[in-house]
Amino acid sequence: MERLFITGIGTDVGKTLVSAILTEALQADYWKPVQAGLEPTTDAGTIRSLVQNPVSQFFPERYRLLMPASPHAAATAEGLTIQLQDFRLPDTQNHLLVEGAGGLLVPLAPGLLIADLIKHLGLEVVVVSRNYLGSINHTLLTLEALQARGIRVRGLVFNGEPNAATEDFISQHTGVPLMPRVLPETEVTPAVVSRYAAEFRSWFLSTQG
Ligand SMILES: Nc1ncnc2c1ncn2[C@@H]1O[C@H](COP(=O)(O)OP(=O)(O)OP(=O)(O)O)[C@@H](O)[C@H]1O
Ligand SMILES: C[C@H](N)[C@H](N)CCCCCC(=O)O
Ligand SMILES: [Mg+2]
Repeated sequence: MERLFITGIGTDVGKTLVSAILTEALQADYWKPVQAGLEPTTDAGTIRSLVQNPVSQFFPERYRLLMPASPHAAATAEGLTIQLQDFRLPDTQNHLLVEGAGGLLVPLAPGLLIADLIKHLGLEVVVVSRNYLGSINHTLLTLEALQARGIRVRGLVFNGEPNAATEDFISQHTGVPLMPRVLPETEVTPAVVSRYAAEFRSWFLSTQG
């Protein structure tokens, strides 16, 4: 069974799009433990609208915070303090995808980071990297921080405009397993997600231990 935490090199890098693709590829269940920002929709709402298989279950967020901000600030605005003990993996026998908020070192509370939540849940990660000037540094920092914490990387996904010089350097420097890449799409639709899902399904089949 794949039990994966989807993190990224920052916010808005495509974690939700990649989560939708992986959810469809594996007919997996999906959980977003901390949702900061509820309008116009939540990440779970987006995934529901993009996934077509009849198997995937969507577990309720542990925290649904109104403010589209860092979770520690969004929680404080509501008089809440997020704690590690608040989180338990949903009870399922299916593949499970857990989506973070922003990048790896985003704070949930004073002294508590997304990386701590990943360790607490005991999951491997998928890292989403979006190509922009500066993304090499952000990607290498993320991979180093994961390695320092002993968190295993199941795969790295490059999202957006391809950049061979960037992708080749990151791949050669780190040796991280590369998942299929996601191109810039004019519209993100269920059909687009379904097309990528087929590619990712083959990738999982070819890398199963
Ligand atoms: N390859 C792509 N083609 C077209 N649009 C994309 C692509 N990747 C991401 N987007 C769009 O960019 C926006 C941000 O992506 P997404 O919501 O997946 O980011 P995120 O990393 O999940 O952010 P958050 O930290 O808020 O969870 C969305 O509107 C999404 O549809
Ligand atoms: C609101 C946003 N879309 C995400 N849910 C949270 C992003 C937190 C980023 C914090 C930071 O790295 O400065
Ligand atoms: Mg998201």
